[in-house]
Amino acid sequence: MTSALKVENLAKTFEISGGLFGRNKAGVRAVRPMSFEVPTGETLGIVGESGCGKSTLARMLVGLLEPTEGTIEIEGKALDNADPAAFGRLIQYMFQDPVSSLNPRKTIKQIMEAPLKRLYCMGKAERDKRIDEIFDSVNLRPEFLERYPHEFSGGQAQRIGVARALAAAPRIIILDEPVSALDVSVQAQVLNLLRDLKSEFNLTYLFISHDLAVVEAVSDRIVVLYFGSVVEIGKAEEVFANPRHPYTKLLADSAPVVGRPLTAPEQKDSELPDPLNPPPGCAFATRCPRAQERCKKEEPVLEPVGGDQYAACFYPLQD
Ligand SMILES: Nc1ncnc2c1ncn2[C@@H]1O[C@H](COP(=O)(O)OP(=O)(O)OP(=O)(O)O)[C@@H](O)[C@H]1O
Repeated sequence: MTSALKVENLAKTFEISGGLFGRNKAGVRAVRPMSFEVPTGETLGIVGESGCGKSTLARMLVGLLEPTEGTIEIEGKALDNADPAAFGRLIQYMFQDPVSSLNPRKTIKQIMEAPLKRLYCMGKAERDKRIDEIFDSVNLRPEFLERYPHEFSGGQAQRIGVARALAAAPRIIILDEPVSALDVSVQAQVLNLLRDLKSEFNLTYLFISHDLAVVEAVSDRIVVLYFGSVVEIGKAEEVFANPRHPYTKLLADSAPVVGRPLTAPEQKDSELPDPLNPPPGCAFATRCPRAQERCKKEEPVLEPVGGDQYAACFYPLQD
């Protein structure tokens, strides 16, 4: 069966110029070559500290950033940054802050119509029908269409964000912190809606969040990123309960409480390495309690560590 999403050796380096006349060229390797597949209907959680490359990965997947290397395929179709509409028809991005992600000067109807005009060149009658159907699916009242974004609560605005993403009839939606700006009481409603829509429209989700408890609850599998690389991937019920990479364990130990933000506990060398001057070997070695000499010289790659779990570590934790 064709995967919903397949990335191979996908990487992004930002060139930075410094010095007199920009002569000193350096690069930030925001995403190092990574490969993974997401089967249709899966929710893949993506976690990692600030700066680990989550946004850069997401922006490449929706065609907003051109990869430095590697390929992106959706349902077997290779995507090319020269054709941005092809990305838009297949994969949509839902932003964290529902109100500020909607253009304040446009009515909800204008906001909903934009992707239908741009991506499908739909005529008015067809657009109206499509918008009515989507509004019904996300339980929004038709009279909301004539209003402006600031007239809505966070939960309603996020439903509108979901509706806008769905209007394009994508196969995949990237949900970037979709509930973290919402009150806890509204979070569950939005998560339940997303779950129902996934089965109604046979969607595939990539779910980015700092909240490990939410990611664990909604994902089928979880990818853990560190310093631009995948350091662990596995089933949601295994990754935090039975972490194999010491970094995953650090995350799991530091965020056991629902809604607690993801920050590793204070310890010696608790900073991420300098992206302009990355260390040789494993990027986590300076923070890792299990690091040996080999870790400071060689870069580990993802290896199977039992079941469906993979970790990029020479000395993975055992069961
Ligand atoms: N346009 C850019 N130019 C140079 N460096 C960049 C650029 N965008 C991101 N970076 C760097 O790339 C790395 C990854 O950044 P990215 O924003 O993808 O991380 P993130 O995990 O999404 O962080 P956050 O959770 O804070 O959004 C960081 O070191 C960041 O400083």
